[in-house]
Amino acid sequence: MSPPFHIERAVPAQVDALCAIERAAVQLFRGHPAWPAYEAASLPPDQLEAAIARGLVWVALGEAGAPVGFVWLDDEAGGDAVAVAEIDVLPRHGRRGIGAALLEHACAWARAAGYRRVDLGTLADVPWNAPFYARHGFRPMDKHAPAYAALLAHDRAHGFPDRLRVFMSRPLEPAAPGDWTAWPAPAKLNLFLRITGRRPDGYHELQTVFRLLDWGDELRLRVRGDGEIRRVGGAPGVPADDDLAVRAARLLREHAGVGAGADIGIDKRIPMGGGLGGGSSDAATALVALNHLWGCGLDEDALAGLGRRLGADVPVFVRGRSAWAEGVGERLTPLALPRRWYVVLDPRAHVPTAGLFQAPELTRNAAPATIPSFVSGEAAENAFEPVVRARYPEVAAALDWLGGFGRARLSGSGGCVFLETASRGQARRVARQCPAAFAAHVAPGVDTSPLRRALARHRGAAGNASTPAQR
Ligand SMILES: C[C@](O)(CO)[C@H](O)COP(=O)(O)OP(=O)(O)OC[C@H]1O[C@@H](n2ccc(N)nc2=O)[C@H](O)[C@@H]1O
Ligand SMILES: Nc1ncnc2c1ncn2[C@@H]1O[C@H](COP(=O)(O)OP(=O)(O)OP(=O)(O)O)[C@@H](O)[C@H]1O
Repeated sequence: MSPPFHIERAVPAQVDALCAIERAAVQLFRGHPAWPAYEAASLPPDQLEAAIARGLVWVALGEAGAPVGFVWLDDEAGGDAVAVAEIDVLPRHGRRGIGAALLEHACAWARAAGYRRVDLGTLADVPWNAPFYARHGFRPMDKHAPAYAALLAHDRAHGFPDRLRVFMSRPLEPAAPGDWTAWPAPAKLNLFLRITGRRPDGYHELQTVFRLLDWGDELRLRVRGDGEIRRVGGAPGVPADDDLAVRAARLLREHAGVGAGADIGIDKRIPMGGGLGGGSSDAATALVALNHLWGCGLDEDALAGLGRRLGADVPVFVRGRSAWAEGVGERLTPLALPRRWYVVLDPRAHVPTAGLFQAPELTRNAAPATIPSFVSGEAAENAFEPVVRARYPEVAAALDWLGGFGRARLSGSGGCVFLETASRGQARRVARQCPAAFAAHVAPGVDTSPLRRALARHRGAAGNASTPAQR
């Protein structure tokens, strides 16, 4: 008999429900020495929402479809380890295996994502804490090792009984051939975009700054022995043969003369036709990940060259660094950009890129900008913005609304628009006020793509993370 619950990825709308589950679950600690510390500190909803947006939270839904428990993974430690930041089940749904199923689900994902260890901090004397984790393969670590000093000091400062604290870790086997693996496909923003000319082949010479985000789609990949490339779930409305991830896999297979195939699933989060490069990023992730899984041995230049054949935006995702770009977008100079957060607004307008490049009113002979002129803020426009503004009233409305909080910009050829902020808090405050006509996403910019980190993990070259993260 199947259990009367199922587990899926949490969505931002569930934040309040998950915070309420934590408040209910913590009641079980009344009378325990840890109770005052637990009572005083509730879950930070903003951090939980950020983790949900990055796909690091799973929820157990009961028979009525309402959340009854959740698990939250934290990848802050970096390297080859991920940590359980929180796992809670509503007390009235306790003792039905929901916590165990959530824990196994999270560990299975961590293994598929290339992590080699799951860490956590818990209480030694509570039956549903350390003994529960011990039954699920977690072993106590030496808590007096220097790596844990900061966490124990944090416990002490917050009145938490550090003598009862135990840090535990569960090793994960690397994914075996034929197992599902999970790979990120991040979105990009164009922080500015200038068109400086048109080439004989119809493509345009442009200058842009690609800023990668720590947010995007997730590809699930599994090697097949029979040479077939099959899509199992993907972008809605996109036929499998047109899917850029499928096309990337086929191109690599032909180019490298591979006999193996792959099953490809895409967990789509990046709005399609939004100027965030979703299809291009899916293609790049398929190239980079299958090059590893199939053992093709192509280097970054070769993969970027293959990517260019699929689309102008693919190379930056293959190389996986925020960059200044020229040519058709493939001549890339990595840029270290300041730490910033972005509110990305999706006006739900599908803006076809090719049509915009054909627009007669597009400025396509701008004087070239320089990296210093971008850094100084002098070069900050997007050549598509006036064209899209005039043709798509819903994008104009999004620019106007977001413009009330600062300098709102169009990404790529749109329709998504964005605002840069100095902190997650500022970005969240704007996103919370977003009118129902638009969908708002909040994400940090990153210099290095999460895909590069994933590749290092899958290769076993991510290095050891030293401490378990803790909320
Ligand atoms: C607008 C941007 O997203 C900015 O990053 C890119 O320039 C577009 O990149 P992309 O979607 O990967 O573009 P592709 O799939 O290669 O091309 C889509 C269409 O846009 C036009 N195109 C694209 C890139 C470019 N530098 N000049 C062009 O004229 C081409 O006519 C093509 O028919
Ligand atoms: N895996 C995929 N994900 C999304 N779109 C795909 C995918 N494969 C093919 N497509 C096609 O590509 C079109 C453009 O999608 P995409 O999300 O890449 O656009 P975009 O973000 O505007 O891209 P860009 O920023 O490069 O202009 C979609 O409408 C769809 O028909």
